[in-house]
Amino acid sequence: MPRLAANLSMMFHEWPFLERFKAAKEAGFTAVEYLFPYEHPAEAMGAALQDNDLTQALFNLPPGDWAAGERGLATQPARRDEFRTGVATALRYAAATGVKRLHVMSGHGASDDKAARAAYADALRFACDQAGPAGIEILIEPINGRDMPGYFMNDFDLAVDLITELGLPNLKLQFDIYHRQIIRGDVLTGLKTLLPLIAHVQIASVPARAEPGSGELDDIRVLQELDALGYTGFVGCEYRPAAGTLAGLAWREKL
Ligand SMILES: O=C(O)C(=O)[C@H](O)CO
Ligand SMILES: [Mg+2]
Repeated sequence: MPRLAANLSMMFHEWPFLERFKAAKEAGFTAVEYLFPYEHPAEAMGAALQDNDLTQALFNLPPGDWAAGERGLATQPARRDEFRTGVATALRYAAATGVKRLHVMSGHGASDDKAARAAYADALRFACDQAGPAGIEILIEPINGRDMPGYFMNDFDLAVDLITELGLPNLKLQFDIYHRQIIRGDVLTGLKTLLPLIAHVQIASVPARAEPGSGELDDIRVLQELDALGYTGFVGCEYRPAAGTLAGLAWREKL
């Protein structure tokens, strides 16, 4: 049985953000993830976890101006200082929450833009160097171009090339099954061959990004195969419930 983490940015929207922790615990989750904690004091995020005996599986570095459409700063040479400040901020929240995985969103950029790639590599080196002493892994996630047009990290080969090229012990892959199916398919082979690089998995149905098992893939079988491969990390439930969070949780019983 995979260690499921409720994604509080997508699930439990029936509750205000800080109340989603208790709701997730009462619904049987032992871990949570979300996009960003930064609207709340770090201490409040730590307390929400402790009060509900929950583990923080993952969150993202500050992405720049999300409301204005920014999706990370790492590929932007002119934003290097801001990116680095964001690393320090994320590590402060990591200390308060005990999280051991931080996702660095790449930001936008064409895949053949050499300056963007160099800035991204530099940003990842810096983040890994800063996070390493705290035992924290830095993750990169291929995201499909339909959901995020113009996003730089949009391909699994690109992610593997970067991880291999940089050779940093704490630079890992965030394998989102939803994105994998859209970008490339071949999900089971992807999980098997990339397993040594994978530090976090996420799941949602394709194409609706709703409950696992409700789309074109046999998500239950995929998660069973992931178990059989020996994956011991978290699986983030990064989906939008089709008709209410609690009403849609029955898929977990098939695992
Ligand atoms: O979009 C996703 O799949 C993610 O996991 C990112 O963290 C946020 O966009
Ligand atoms: Mg994801």
